[in-house]
Amino acid sequence: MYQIYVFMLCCCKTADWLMSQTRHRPQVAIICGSGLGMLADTLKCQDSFAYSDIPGFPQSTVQGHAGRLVFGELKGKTCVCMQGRFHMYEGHSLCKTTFPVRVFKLLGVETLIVTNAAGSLADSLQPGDIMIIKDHVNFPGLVGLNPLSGPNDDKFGPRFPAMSGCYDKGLRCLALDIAKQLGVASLMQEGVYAMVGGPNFETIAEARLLHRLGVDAVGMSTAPEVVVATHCGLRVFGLSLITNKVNTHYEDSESVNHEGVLEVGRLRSHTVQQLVTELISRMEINNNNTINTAV
Ligand SMILES: O=P(O)(O)O[C@@H]1C[C@H](O)[C@@H](CO)O1
Ligand code: HPA
Repeated sequence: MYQIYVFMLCCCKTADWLMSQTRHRPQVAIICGSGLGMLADTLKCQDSFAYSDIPGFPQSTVQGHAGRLVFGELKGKTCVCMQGRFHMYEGHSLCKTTFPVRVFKLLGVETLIVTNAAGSLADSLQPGDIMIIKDHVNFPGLVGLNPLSGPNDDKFGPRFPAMSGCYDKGLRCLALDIAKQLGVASLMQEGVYAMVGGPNFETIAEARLLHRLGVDAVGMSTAPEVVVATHCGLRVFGLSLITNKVNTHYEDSESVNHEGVLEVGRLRSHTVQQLVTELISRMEINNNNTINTAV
């Protein structure tokens, strides 16, 4: 009980501080993946805060994750954008990596958009393609590394939340429709994302295992954020930018590296930006998403 009380207090302190520093009251939150931080540049009337200045916020340590929270307007919707996320492999607890999602809930956010860089295991997904996440395999979660472990705060959500349907079907359909209109449908398809712990990329045996399990793309983030978002009732949409093919052949000498991942992010930044902007423009918001935090 005490643990729940302290955690809620931390989330409220951060949310209250942010609300005292900006007049924006976001309806949509966006988490930018590796090399995709430029999504924040589309916001108008920006208020931006370095993570190091936000009480209770963890710090970003990964290249390509600037460490800034940006509030602003986009196509008539108020948004908040994380330029840089927190990964388990940085040494953060899962509670810390997902802390911003709970803060977003307290700020009144209704929809969470998650983006990431990922390696492809599917023949149909090439570097530069964009995968709409239709489901995920949370490998750390399957062995008990879950941000919802520990006492449950019923104010956020139930002890045993369902995860089927955690990537909103309506938003997925809308995104495919938008891709057609933008003339980029050939780059886009739905697929299953798997989160591994990282920070090393996969061995060939691990890559083969993931392929056999039906995983389309693999990365090192996102699933814990989506679990926490779904737990607290946020609507979720997710995109993986495919930055590399995952090597499943011992004869193949090519290996993936983080610089290559960031480079593909730069090359596709404009398309990802267009898709997310149109999606936000066309999504409906219900604006009734607050919770009572009184303890
Ligand atoms: O934050 P994301 O999931 O986009 O970052 C991916 C996974 C690793 O952090 C990094 C590897 O290059 O990119
Ligand atoms: N594996 C895991 N994470 C990744 C990859 C990958 O091949 N590419 C980008 N993030």
